[in-house]
Amino acid sequence: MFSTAFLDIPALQSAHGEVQLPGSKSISNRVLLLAALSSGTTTIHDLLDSDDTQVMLRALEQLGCAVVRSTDPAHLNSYHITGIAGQLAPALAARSTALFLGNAGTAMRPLTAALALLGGHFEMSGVPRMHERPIGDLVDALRQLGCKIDYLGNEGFPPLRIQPVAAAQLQLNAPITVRGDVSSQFLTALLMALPLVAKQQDVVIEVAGELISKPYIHITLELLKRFGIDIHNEQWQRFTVRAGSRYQSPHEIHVEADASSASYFIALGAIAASKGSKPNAQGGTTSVDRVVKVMGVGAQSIQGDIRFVEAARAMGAAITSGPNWLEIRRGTWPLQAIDMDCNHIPDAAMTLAAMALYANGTTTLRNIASWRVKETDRLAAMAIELRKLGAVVEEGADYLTITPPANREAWKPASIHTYDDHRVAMCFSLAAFNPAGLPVRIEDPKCVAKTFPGYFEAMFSAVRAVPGSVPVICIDGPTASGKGTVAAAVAEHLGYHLLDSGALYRITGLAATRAGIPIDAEHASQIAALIAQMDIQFGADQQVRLDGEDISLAIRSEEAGMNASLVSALPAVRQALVQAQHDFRQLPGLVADGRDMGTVIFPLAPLKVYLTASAAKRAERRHKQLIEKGIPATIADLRADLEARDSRDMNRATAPLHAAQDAFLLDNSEMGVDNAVAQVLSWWEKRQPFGKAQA
Ligand SMILES: Nc1ncnc2c1ncn2[C@@H]1O[C@H](COP(=O)(O)OP(=O)(O)OP(=O)(O)O)[C@@H](O)[C@H]1O
Ligand SMILES: Nc1ccn([C@H]2C[C@H](O)[C@@H](COP(=O)(O)O)O2)c(=O)n1
Repeated sequence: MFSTAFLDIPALQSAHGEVQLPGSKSISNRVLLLAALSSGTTTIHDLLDSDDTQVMLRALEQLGCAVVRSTDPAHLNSYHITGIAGQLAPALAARSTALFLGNAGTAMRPLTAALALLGGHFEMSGVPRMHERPIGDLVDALRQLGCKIDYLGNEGFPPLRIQPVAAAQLQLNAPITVRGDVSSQFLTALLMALPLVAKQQDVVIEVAGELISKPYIHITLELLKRFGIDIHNEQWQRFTVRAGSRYQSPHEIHVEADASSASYFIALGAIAASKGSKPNAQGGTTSVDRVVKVMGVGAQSIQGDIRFVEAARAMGAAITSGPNWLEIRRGTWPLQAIDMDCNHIPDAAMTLAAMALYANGTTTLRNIASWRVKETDRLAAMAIELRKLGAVVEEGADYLTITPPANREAWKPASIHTYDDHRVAMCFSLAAFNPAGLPVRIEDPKCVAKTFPGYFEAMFSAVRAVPGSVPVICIDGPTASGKGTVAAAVAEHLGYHLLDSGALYRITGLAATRAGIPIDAEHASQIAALIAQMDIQFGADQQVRLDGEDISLAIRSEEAGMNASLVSALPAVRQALVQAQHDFRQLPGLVADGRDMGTVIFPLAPLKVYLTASAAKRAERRHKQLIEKGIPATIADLRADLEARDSRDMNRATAPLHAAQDAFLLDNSEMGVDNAVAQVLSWWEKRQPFGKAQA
C-alpha cells in the first residue's frame, strides 16, 4: 500500500492483464456479523482485508467471539469465527463495552441493531466523519421496539450509548417502520438483527418511502438465507422475519470479490485497452487484443454493483463474463455520454463520473442523493475534483452533469484531494489516461485501505505508461557521499522504486571472485557471461540474494566496494548490466543512485542530482557506518581507499563518474541527511505541474 502523502501517477496509455480483486466489503462485514451471531465455527474464505473489516473483527472479539486467522500463507484471508449463539456472555452483558468503528458504516449500523437487541451496555463511536453520518432512522426504528439508545453527541448521529432491555419488554407485535429512502443500511441492520428476537412470533418491518439500493437488501437476504434465515419479502416494502428464526452457521462460506472495486478495472478496460501489436517470427508484427481481465466476480454476482457492467456497456465498454470473471475491451471510442438513474449502483456510479471525462458529450448521473451521506459528501467532492481536471460540472441536489474538457489543451494537471474517501481516490486514478499526457496527483493514497489496500499496485500491474513518462530521479556522486541514504528517503517519500546500481557492480565483483575469475580486461567477457546466469533478488531493507543466498553483508565490505570499482571499469560488464538497470524503471517512478545514472543509463531523466561531500567528511561517515556494523576500520585507510576508488571511477574510459551537464550540484559536507533529502524533494516538486495549475 502507498502510505505516502501523495502519489503521482504518470500519464498512462494502455491496459492489459489480469487483476485479482479483494473480497466484497458488503459481503465481508455481513458474513462476519452473521457468523458471530451463529453458534459454532464458520470458516470464511477470501474475506476482504481492509480498515472496515478490521474494525468489525475487533468489535466481534470484544463481543466474545473467537477470531482466528488462517496461518496458511496461501489462505491468509481465511478466518475461523466462533459465534456467540445469539447471546452475550453474562459477564460481558454486565459491564460496559466501548466499540470504536472507524468510518465503517457496514459495521456501525448492523452492530447498533444487534447490540440493542442482545441486551448489554455499549458505547459506539467512530472517526469524526462517522459522527456526521446519520443513524437517526435506525435508532427511531429500534426505539419502536423499546430499545434504549441515546445519542452522546448530536441528535441523530453517532456516538451512541446502548442499554439493555429485558426480552419480555420488547414490543414485537406491531410492525416496525423504517425509512428506506436515505440508506438501505438501516433496513439491512434490522433484517440481520431481528432474528435474535423473532423466537415466538413473526416480526414485521415496513419500509416508509421508496426503498433505495435494493441490490444491497438482496445481498442481505441472500446471506441471511445462507445462515438459515428465510425472510418473506413483499414488494420490497414489507419484510417478515419468521418466528423460530435461528442463525445456523453454514460452517464454510466464500466471499465474492468486490463488484464495486471491479468498476475501476472495467472502466480501465473501456478507456485504455485497445488493439496492440507484437513482433512475430517473420520479422513483422502480429496484432494482439489487449484486454483487462477481472478475477473473482462475474455477471451472476449477488452484488448490486455488478449492474455497473450494464452502465459501462451503455458507455461503450465491450464486456464478456464467466462465473467468476469479467473481460473488458475498449468498444466505442470516445465513450458514449449517458443520462442514467444510478439509484441501483450508488457506489459504482462514481466510476461513471470518471468515465464521463472520456465521453463524447455531457453525462448526467441522476438519483444519487445518497452520495452526500457517504464517507464524504461525494456529490460535492466529485464536482470539485472533476472541475480541477478541466471538466465542466453541474452539481444538483441529487444529480451531477459532467462535460469533459473540450480538447486536449483544456485538460489541467490536478492534485486530487481525496477527502479520506477510497472511492474518490480510485476513481481519479483513471484521469491518468488523459489525452494531454498529464500526470495526476492523488493525495493521501492510503485512503484506499478502506476497501482495497492494494489498489494502486493492482492498477500499476495492469497498465502501461506513455513511453518515457515513468519519472526517474538520478542521484550520482562519489563513494560515501550519501547517495544511497538520500535516494532511499526520496523514494520512500514519493512511493517510488529504488535502484542501487552500485549493488549490481558489487554483486558482479563478488560473483567473479567466488568463481575464481580474475577481475581484469582479459576476463571481461567471462564476467559479462556470468551476469547472464546470476539470479539476483532485492528485498526490503537493502537485502540482496544471489542464487538464493543472502549476500547483503558480503557485498558491503570495503573489499567488495573495491572489486566493484574494478569490475565496473570493464565496458563489457557495464553493457551487460544496462538492461537490468532499465528494468527498474516501473510505475509509479524510480530513484536511481550510482555513478552514471544521469549521464548514461537514464540520460533523459527529468531530475539529476550530483551529490558530493569532502573526502574528509566521507571518510568520517564511512568510518562511523562500519564501526556501527562492528567492522573495524581506520579513518586514514578509508580515506585513502575512497580517494583511490574516486580516482578510478572518474578516470575510467567508459561511463566515468562526472556530473551530468543538467544535474543540480549538492555538496552535503555541512548538511544533515534531512536537509539533503528536502533539497532534492524541493527540486523535484518544482518540476511538477500541479502547484502551478492550481495557483
Ligand atoms: N548528510 C549527511 N550527514 C551525515 N551523514 C550522512 C549524510 N549523508 C549520508 N550520511 C551517512 O554516510 C554514510 C554513507 O552514506 P551512503 O551509504 O548513503 O553513501 P553512498 O554514497 O551511497 O555510498 P556508496 O557509494 O559507497 O554506496 C551512511 O552511514 C550515511 O548514514
Ligand atoms: N552506476 C554505477 C554504480 C556503481 N559503480 C561502481 C563504482 C563504485 O566504486 C562501485 C560500487 O558502488 P557503490 O555501491 O559504492 O555505490 O560500483 C559504477 O561504476 N556505476
